[in-house]
Amino acid sequence: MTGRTVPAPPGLDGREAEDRPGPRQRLRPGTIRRIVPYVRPYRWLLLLLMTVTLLGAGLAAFTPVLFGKVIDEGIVPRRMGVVVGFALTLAGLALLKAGTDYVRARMSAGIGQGLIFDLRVQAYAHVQEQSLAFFTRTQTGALVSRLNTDVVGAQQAVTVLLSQTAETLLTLVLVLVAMFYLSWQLAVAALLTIPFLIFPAKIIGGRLERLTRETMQLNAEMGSLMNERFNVAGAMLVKLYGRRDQESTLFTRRARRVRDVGVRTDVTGETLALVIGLASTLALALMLGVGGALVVNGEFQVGTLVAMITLLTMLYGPVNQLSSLPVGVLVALVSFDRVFEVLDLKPLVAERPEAKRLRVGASAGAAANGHGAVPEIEFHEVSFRYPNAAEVSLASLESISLPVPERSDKALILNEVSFLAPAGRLTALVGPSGAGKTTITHLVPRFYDPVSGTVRIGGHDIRDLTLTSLRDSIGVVTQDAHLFHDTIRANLLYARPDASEPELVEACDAARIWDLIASLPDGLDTMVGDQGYRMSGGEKQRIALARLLLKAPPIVVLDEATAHLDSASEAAIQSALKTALTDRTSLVIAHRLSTIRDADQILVVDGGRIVERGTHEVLLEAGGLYADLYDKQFVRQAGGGSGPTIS
Ligand SMILES: Nc1ncnc2c1ncn2[C@@H]1O[C@H](COP(=O)(O)OP(=O)(O)OP(=O)(O)O)[C@@H](O)[C@H]1O
Repeated sequence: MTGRTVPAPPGLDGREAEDRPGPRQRLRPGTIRRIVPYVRPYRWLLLLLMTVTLLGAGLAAFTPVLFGKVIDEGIVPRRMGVVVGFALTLAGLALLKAGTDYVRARMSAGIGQGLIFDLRVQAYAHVQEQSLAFFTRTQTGALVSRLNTDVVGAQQAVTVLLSQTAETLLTLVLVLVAMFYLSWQLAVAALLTIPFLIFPAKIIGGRLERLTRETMQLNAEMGSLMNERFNVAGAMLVKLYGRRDQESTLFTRRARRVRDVGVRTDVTGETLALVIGLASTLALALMLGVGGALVVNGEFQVGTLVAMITLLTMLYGPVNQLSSLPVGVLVALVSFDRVFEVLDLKPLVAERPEAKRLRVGASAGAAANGHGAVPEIEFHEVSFRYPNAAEVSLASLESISLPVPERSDKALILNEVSFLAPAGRLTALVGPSGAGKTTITHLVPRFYDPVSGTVRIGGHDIRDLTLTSLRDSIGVVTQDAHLFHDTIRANLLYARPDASEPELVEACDAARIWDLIASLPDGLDTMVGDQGYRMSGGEKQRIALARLLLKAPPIVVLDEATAHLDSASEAAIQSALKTALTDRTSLVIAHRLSTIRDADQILVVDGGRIVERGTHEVLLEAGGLYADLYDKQFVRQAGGGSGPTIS
């Protein structure tokens, strides 16, 4: 974490600080050094690029000298042969210059795009390694913008820094050499005008850099808003609460900021160009006056003056570029820095270097085949609190800045939780809302690590296991099972890409969803819609169960749906669950009476502690919190039959 200040964007209440300060982030030290490894793979291409650039710059500086010569030695003395000879040479040089420019463009594009590709792929892989906490805190739009806009900006650092600087410097030197060769007096006069170009560029350029950074942040905020509102869940919420006008106002406000900063950037850029244009025209007038007088006095040939003036115009281009180069490079380096910020984020849940593979069987029967047994899950005095912003993400990716820093001494969500979920058995978690049931299940696949205590699977501390082997052995089905915007088939194959058609059908059948899929016109090739919105909640959960069955993990973590289902769907889910949980060590946040009755062990969670444990009958008898919850929820709903909840 860098602890930088990020301007506060509006919250849902629509409040927005209109006069917030522009971001004044500075480049972190070491950024340039860190770029080197990214450029290294392109060093030969870069060398070629430099060579071609050198040739192009040489040709460009030589051409005006030829102009002067054709006038003084061909046109003025009226020697036709010399004129034709020079004209042909000029044409040849022009062709050569076009050729070098083309090669240069290709090289530069190849290097630039290659760099964008490398950075994006690395950043994407790195983001995937982040813990769940990172994703719960980060605004997707802001993150996507880092991988889109900033990566492109970063690429410019390399092309601008290397290609343009080399060309500019070289042209500058060669033009000066040519000028001194033709007339050292005029060359010195030209040099004296240069500071008039540099100072305005320096002052205005600094402002341009700040504006560019602000533009990036504002664009990311505008993008985040669209990202949140343009998905089904967001769009539904906007419609249900009739907030279209407010949404439009919010968007207008953000778009207006992008516009305003855009106007300021454009005006600043134009002012810079204008000042430089003015200075160079004034210098040209000076040169024309002094040079013209020398020609009139016969001290100077007219061709030499033409060559000098052409060279002068060529001098100001590079000088201008060179003076604004630090700004351009700085702007681009800022992008690199912003990408590095993401790459520097340490995943909160990381694999130890000496981590071992977890070897477990797919089911209880697997032990007999020598594949290892279905493992037990053990929580030993596990305490946990959710990490705060500073521990998991970048403030600039959260977008909403907090009025006061988050306290790090937040109360524990889980407090010394200890239990054993026996191998191949069903352990049910029940308790009031917010008790910590979901949190317990999140610690099993290491979405988070406990603050203290140990979670063990098959006797191994899960922090000693490789993340892949751990997660391979756990199947998780949440209440709102997520499906990717693709076909049912693609969603199922996500669990096991090599599954055959009969295996897919078998899994769907076992999850009691095959009849429905078979009745769809496109069958398994039906698109599920954004986040699976074309399927009902129960259907989505059954597809998720089919996906889990294809994965065939020895451990299942399940959050039962709380929604009331009709008796046919309820029966289907019930039977699908039975198949999914058989012979597996399962931890189920149970909402259904039938699941709770089937459970080998019920853990009653309250206020982050396990307050009661036992079977349904034993707990009812004890007359504690469980009996209380049961009375309130189940007895009341007993007449309704299926789907009562106990949370
Ligand atoms: N990502 C998070 N960051 C911070 N606090 C969280 C986070 N997720 C949950 N909490 C808090 O942790 C506590 C326990 O939440 P948890 O989701 O585990 O409860 P639960 O028992 O599963 O509740 P429910 O039955 O309503 O789903 C709650 O007070 C909740 O506000």
